[in-house]
Amino acid sequence: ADQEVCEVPPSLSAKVVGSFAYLTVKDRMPTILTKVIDTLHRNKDKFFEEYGKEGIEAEKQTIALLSKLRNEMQTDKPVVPLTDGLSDAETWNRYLHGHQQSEGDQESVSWFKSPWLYVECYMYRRIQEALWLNPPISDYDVFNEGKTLSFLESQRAVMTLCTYLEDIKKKREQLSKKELFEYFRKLLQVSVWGNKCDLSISAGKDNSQKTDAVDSLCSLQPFILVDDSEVIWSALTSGKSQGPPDNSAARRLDIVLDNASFELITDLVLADFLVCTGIIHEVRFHGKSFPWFVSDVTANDFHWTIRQTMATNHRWISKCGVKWQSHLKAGVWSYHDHPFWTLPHEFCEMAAAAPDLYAALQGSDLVLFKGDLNYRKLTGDRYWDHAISFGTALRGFGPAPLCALRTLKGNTQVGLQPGEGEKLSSEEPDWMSSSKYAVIQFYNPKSEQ
Ligand SMILES: O=P(O)(O)OC[C@H]1O[C@](O)(CO)[C@@H](O)[C@@H]1O
Ligand SMILES: [Mn+2]
Repeated sequence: ADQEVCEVPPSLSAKVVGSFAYLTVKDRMPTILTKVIDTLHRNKDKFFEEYGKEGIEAEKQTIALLSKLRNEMQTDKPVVPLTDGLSDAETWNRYLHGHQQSEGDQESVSWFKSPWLYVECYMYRRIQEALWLNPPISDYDVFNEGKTLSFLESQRAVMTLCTYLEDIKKKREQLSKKELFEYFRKLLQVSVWGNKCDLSISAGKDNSQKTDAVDSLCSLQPFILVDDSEVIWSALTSGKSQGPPDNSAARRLDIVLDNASFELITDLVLADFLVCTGIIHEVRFHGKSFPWFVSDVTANDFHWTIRQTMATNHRWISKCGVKWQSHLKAGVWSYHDHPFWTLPHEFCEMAAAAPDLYAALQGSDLVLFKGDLNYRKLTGDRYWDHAISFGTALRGFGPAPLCALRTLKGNTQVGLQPGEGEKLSSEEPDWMSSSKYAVIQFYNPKSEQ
């Protein structure tokens, strides 16, 4: 069908009192800032040990900047340009200026009136500004404690998942294509449900994986609103499989990561399954270049997690970790953190704002986008009708066949059956923000949707 011609709906914002965006800006974001300030307070001695009184002074200044930021947010002061002169500051400030123009009545960009997507991303960039303006604690990850704790509390789930992967690996030569698909389907679901473990939605409260991720799949199945697993599988296994697998048949998967700890493990397990069964030959992982949305993966988290699994004294976890480290060493796996992922842009702006990244993704056979924030950026975080197609909401973004794996934590959801969204709203008003529902949603720019 040709792309439905439609108006681009307005962006979600905290303007709508009582909306999830409003409650996020009014309650959750200040809470996250308060927790960051507390974390800095609690680590005062560490800063002193490490840096002497310079460290104490830096900690004090950082707290002052974050308290000022919290006050600006809670009293809806104008959003102000960044002053840390970092490479992306200019892009951020140009984007801010653009918003000031497009807000029409020249009202300054404000926390409660401007697009939620922008102000929430902006808050995390301002947290970094506070750190970067205060060496020697500039590279301190204020979210590290939460991510580490969440990982350590998920160890039982990590154990069962790595054991499950080992079982598959042992019998992979005997598996039929159909059996392979069944395992793929399961690990795709484990990866999407791993997205529940996110510290931003819980405003930092423990949100680690307590249950066995594989056993709970059947009970969670009904809550997957869109499941494109089959078409994803055929996109991965069709076409190039004819004839001897020469390197032109080499298939590349890109995973745009979301949260660290258990969710990252589910992504590494999925990637390892696809590589060890010969379906995929190269995996590129995309993380964040600085701490983001509380639990998102940074380079430090990525490499720490692999080292941690190698060192775990559980035979299958450590075996997985050793394998993953060897994939990295061999270049079969690689980690990337382009600055674009920590800018406020909707993904339909990527080709213009980050042409190098867009071109890199065009070389992929499948790009998996994990989590809710990525889904909000894919669809522009707008009040779309739930029944418009995913392709329409992407508004031209399509470097390669892509799939969104997200649990719903924000009021944007497209690609549902007519009436389905309204039915859910009448039964469960918070269906889009409870992270109880999920989608495995595919789009292929090369084929008519
Ligand atoms: O880690 P995820 O799945 O991107 O979730 C982050 C989500 O949590 C929230 O911060 C909840 O407010 C959303 O704004 C955001 O989309
Ligand atoms: Mn996240």
